[in-house]
Order: sequence, then structure tokens, then C-alpha cells
Amino acid sequence: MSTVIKTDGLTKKFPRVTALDGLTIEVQPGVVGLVGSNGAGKSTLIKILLGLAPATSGTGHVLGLDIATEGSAIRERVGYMPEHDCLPPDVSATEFVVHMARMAGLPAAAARERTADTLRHVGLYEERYRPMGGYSTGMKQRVKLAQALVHDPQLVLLDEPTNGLDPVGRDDMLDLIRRVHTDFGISVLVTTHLLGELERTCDHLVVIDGGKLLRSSSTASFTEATHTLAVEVTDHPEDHTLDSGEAVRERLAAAGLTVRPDGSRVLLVELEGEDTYDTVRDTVAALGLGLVRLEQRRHRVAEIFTDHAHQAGGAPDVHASAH
Ligand SMILES: Nc1ncnc2c1ncn2[C@@H]1O[C@H](COP(=O)(O)OP(=O)(O)OP(=O)(O)O)[C@@H](O)[C@H]1O
Repeated sequence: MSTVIKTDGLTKKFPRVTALDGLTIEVQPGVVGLVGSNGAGKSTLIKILLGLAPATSGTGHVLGLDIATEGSAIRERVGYMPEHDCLPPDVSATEFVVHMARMAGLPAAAARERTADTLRHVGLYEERYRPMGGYSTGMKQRVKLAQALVHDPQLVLLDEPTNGLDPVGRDDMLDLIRRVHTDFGISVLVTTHLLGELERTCDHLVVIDGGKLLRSSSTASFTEATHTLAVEVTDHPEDHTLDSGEAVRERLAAAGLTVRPDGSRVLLVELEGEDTYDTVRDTVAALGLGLVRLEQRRHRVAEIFTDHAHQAGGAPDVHASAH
């Protein structure tokens, strides 16, 4: 596997703010998430990787090409989906994507053929002949994705592609992004400030905050199992005055386990060994209660920000998504 993106000490200073601060990352082929709160430096990084803006210091390579000197060769091989709405309202998706394909150097016939293919791939059919001003946000995002793919790039950089979409639209867009890689073998770098959504879509996550790298590792290692059991119990079938969560908590604590409540009927129990499961099951049964859930908790990507905020003394403004 050859490295897709590599930066070393990449720094971008604006007069008032340092948008990237000595960023060193390495991105392998696949679907990679670039996660960070608003203002973390994601869009700045993308523009520098495309050779559209110079770095203040540091170096970077995209598909082995130097961002400082080989910007146009990078843009030939890389597709870019910008964050903001940038579609002319009076032209149709077909006209626009054909135009972008011609700009990328495709001959007229190939541009028309590739446009039809990519618009079909992103799920735009009859609507593709209508002016884009009348499109929904989801349709506009699809056109933006199609124009990033039309010249058959090796890598696409997608800046907040789920922005403005409702949960269903978001899931559709994330499925589409996953398929860009599985169907065409194109590598993807996708940015978001919504943490949960990328857990299912990406192989690898790069988390940045204030232009600095917080963590870069496989999605699996972000969500690895913890040593905590989540236990959820039912109410007592007859005794409605019983606080079932509290009753279980007292008995488990008396049995020597470390327990803390997490909401009214959920307890987090430190896993001491395999027999912790049996102790929980027996305790719940002895109280005449039922178990709704008994499972080993997984780390959420969001926790990296919480952990970091504890160390740094402030919480970055990152939103956990509804997933
Ligand atoms: N052209 C510019 N001139 C001055 N400051 C800039 C410029 N572009 C970005 N910045 C600043 O650099 C920082 C990083 O911005 P950037 O747009 O890269 O963040 P982001 O993570 O993409 O967030 P968002 O999703 O809100 O765009 C911000 O503080 C921003 O205000």
C-alpha cells in the first residue's frame, strides 16, 4: 500500500490565527475521516493539500506529489468537494458536471459519458436536466460529489459532505461515500465535525483540534471494548415504588463490585473477570427484575475529545451525532 497523503510539520499562519500547527499525518488508501470542531483547520488543510494555498512552513505530499510545486498534477488526480454551496442556480446538473469534466481535461464525448455515469451513480436521474436552483440540499450535495468524481480521480477530498442533511439524507450520503471506495477503488478523505457518523463509514480516523493532531488510528481502535459493563434493568413487575437501578447498585456494591449509575436504570459496572457477568445476572434475578441489556461498553470517538479537554482544561466544540 502506498501512502496517499503525508504531511510533515505542516503549519499555516493567518495574521490573527494559526490554522495548522505543525501537523504531521500519514493517510493510507481507504476511507479516512478527518474529524475536528469548527475552526479546527480541516478546510485549510484540504486547500493546502490541493496546492491551492501555500503552507507557512512544513512539507506535504499527495499521491507522492509535492504540494508546494506540483499542485496542478495533484488536482488532475484528486477530486474535491467543497463545503459551501457553490452551484450556479440557472444550469442543470448535467451541464454543470460536463463543464467540470471539460475543465479537468476530458474530451467532449468522454465528458458527457462520464457525467451520465457519475450522476447515475450518485442517484440523480430525471432531475439532472432541471436547473439546480430548485434542488434540495441532498441533491446539491450529490451534484457536488459527482463533479468531484467525474474525471475518475485516485483520491477525493470531501469537505463536510453531510452538512445540512437530515439523518436519512446523511445515511444515504455516507453509504454513497463508502461505495466510492468499494465500487471504484478511489481513496476518500472526508471531513466532519459530527463524530458518530464516521465510526461506521471510515477505516481510519484523524482527529485534529486547533490545527494540531490529537490522534490518528484505525476506527476499530477508537471504539475498542472497555473494561466496563453496561447493565440496564427493568422496573419491578409488582413493586412500582422500588428504584430498581438503585437496588441493583446497592447489592453489586455490597458484593464488592465498583458500580456507578448512568441514567435512571443503567449502571456501569467495572469488569473484574468473567464471573462479573454471573454476579450481575444473579443479583438482578434475586431482586425479581429483568435485564434489558448486559454488554461490554465500547469507547466512542467522542471520548477522545472529552479526555483531551480534561487535560487541556476546556471542551472543544464538537458535536456528537445522533448515532
Ligand atoms: N483565509 C483566511 N484568512 C484568515 N483566517 C482564516 C482563513 N481561512 C481560515 N481561517 C481561520 O483558520 C482557522 C481554521 O479554519 P478552517 O476553515 O480550516 O477550519 P475548519 O476545521 O474547516 O472549520 P469549518 O468547518 O468551520 O470551516 C479558523 O480560525 C479560521 O477562522
